[in-house]
Amino acid sequence: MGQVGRLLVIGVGLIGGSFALALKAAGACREVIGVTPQREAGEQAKTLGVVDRAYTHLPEALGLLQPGDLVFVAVPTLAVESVFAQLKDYLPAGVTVTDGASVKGSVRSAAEKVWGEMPSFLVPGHPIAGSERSGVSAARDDLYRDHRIILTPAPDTGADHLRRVVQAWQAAGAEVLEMSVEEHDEVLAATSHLPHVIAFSLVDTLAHDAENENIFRYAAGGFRDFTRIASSDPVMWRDIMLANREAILKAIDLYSLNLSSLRSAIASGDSAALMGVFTRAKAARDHFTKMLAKQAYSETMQAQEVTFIAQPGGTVSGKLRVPGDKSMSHRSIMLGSLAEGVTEVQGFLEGEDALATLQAFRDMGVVIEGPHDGRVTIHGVGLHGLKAPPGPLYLGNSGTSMRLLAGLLAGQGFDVSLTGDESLSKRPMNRVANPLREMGAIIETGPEGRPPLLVKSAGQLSGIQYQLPMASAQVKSAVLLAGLYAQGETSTVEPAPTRDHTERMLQGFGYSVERDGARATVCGGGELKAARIDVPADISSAAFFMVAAAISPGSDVTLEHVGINPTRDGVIHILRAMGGDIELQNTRTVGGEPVADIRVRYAPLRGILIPEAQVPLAIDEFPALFIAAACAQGETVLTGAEELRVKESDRIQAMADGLSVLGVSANPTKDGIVIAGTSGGPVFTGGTVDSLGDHRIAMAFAVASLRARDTIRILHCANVATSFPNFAELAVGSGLKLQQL
Ligand SMILES: O=C(O)C1=C[C@@H](OP(=O)(O)O)[C@@H](O)[C@H](O)C1
Ligand SMILES: C=C(OP(=O)(O)O)C(=O)O
Repeated sequence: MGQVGRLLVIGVGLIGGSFALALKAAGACREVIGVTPQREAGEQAKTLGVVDRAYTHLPEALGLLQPGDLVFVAVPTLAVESVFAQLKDYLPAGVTVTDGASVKGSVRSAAEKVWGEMPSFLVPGHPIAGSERSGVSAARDDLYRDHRIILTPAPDTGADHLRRVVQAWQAAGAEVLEMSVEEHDEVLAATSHLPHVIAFSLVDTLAHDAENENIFRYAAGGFRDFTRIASSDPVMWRDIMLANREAILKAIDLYSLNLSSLRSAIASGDSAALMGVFTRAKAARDHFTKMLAKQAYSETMQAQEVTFIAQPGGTVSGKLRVPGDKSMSHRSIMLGSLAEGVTEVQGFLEGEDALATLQAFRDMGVVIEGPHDGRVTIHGVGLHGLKAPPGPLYLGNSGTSMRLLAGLLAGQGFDVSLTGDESLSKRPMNRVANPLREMGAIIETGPEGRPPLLVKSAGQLSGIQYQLPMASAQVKSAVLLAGLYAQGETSTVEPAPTRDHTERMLQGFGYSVERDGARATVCGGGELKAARIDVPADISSAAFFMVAAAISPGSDVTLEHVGINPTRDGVIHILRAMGGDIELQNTRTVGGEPVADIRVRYAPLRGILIPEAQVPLAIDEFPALFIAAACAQGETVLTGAEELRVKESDRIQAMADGLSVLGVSANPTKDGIVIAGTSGGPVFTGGTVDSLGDHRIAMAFAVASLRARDTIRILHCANVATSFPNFAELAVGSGLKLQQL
């Protein structure tokens, strides 16, 4: 059934003609009538099949319309008023009118001038689509497909009229948005009108140059890409400039200011300022391109929905290098940004979480080059050099980013808000907000201490002695980072050892950290000096392949250059206690962190009671360890691990649910789990498990396939890119039968 009866298009060019073709192609209207002042243009539109009938005289065409029909005014912006004047006298009742003009303020003024108010049948609109080509011969039925249409209805716009216009655009394949006239005109001034001003002016400038022939002869792709829109219709663009004057002037003024500061940077040879503009622009443009493609920061996260299909069986073998340590990658960006001088990082994890931290510091004015193959160059701004970001800092899925930043930002002289994705928005933040408030920070949270966080400028912080109620490196780090800005000493005392990368890296940047058993102390008012950071491979990522080799007979895998910091090596101790065959080779110290190649060969496993002291040292490795437990003879019991319930998912419940689906008896307890293992043969049935968007749950169940009887499908795996973007590739390369859909 058609969305509209007849469609009357006034002005049969690219915009009007494409709308007509799209509705015809969708079978969404009964007939198209075109009105154009030149008879030949009307004839051409008929010949091209764009209209069924063509008129030169608007009142005559209007006389054919009935209630339920639609008029599309597609004339240059400044001609809209004269069209409205004719509609006033000849438009039959019940007919809907919309338009495609690029400026909405002038359409509203024209309507008010003609009718004295916005008539209820008028639904102003603007398709955000076009081409530098113009005229009916350029019209295409897919011009609007997957493009956005902005409608700016008035409070009195009739609901039926609005619905008719929305449905017509949807039939053309477009996505319909609504906004106010003012907002529309400002957004378009910045994103469309200003670029056209610049393109027209640049080409005009060059064309007047005496050497222009040569210039155009040698102008290659860049010039062509950048100036394509200077071939657009001059009349249309003249009209837009006149109709949206105020908003365009504002956009030109802001741009002129930035262009002249770029000029000064070039004139004075200010390389840092140039790198600042170029790296920020590149990051923004790349991010924007990915946003349009509905991707996030990293290339691997191509689709919103990723499903892993893991075929049963196989062994793993070979030498593998998993990506850089996530905890150290975050901290390298943070401390490098706050240091004096240029910090070079290698081995940086190019995963979503670490990239979110990187982007946050770019947003706060830090010039960061890369990452290129794990290399990042950070032009430190000093402890007091961060600038207020232009908007909220979006930290995606990353708890570490949000909690450490809360501490680091608590002592800045500006307000900043921290937001995250659906999972991060459910995670507890009072564990950092409370101690920081004790230091004098002003932090607002969402309901029940959840994100978003608003960290306000609070003046001078004071040092505290903080006894951590839970073993958390994120809480410890947040307090110590705030301590850099606090008066006097700030100490943390932890109930059990947790990862100490913050303490080690601060020392690596020349900042004194006193460590005495469970206590770590910093004194405010010092200085960080740029450093070289070599980030080893992440033991939390290596853990999936360690477990893979440990459970599949015949496996022999070596994980190269893995960080084995004693606050992170719980997975080695636990697997060994279960009977795992693990050899540390080539143990060495790199940049203050112990590193080794870890060789794991298959050996039968047995269930154990996991020592509670190991829990914080293996906190992220439990999803993988639960798979090992399911493949071990006897029962494995975990206690003292309630922290697992507040990670990217409730990891105890998520794993218990998935294990049960796969036929393993797994009983969750308040602070742990009891898993009944099976030795020998297939352990897991096939089935579909939900990773709940938690990267470590997804990877753990992929590893389980090595001992499965049937195919395992794992849902919602896109977040694997947060910590291990090339997991599937390495998994397949080493022997898993994994497919990503
Ligand atoms: O400080 C860090 O880099 C991290 C600390 C741990 O979190 P908690 O501090 O919440 O235990 C860990 O789970 C997380 O993946 C990274
Ligand atoms: C808990 C994790 O990370 P975060 O807290 O940074 O989201 C993790 O990587 O397992």
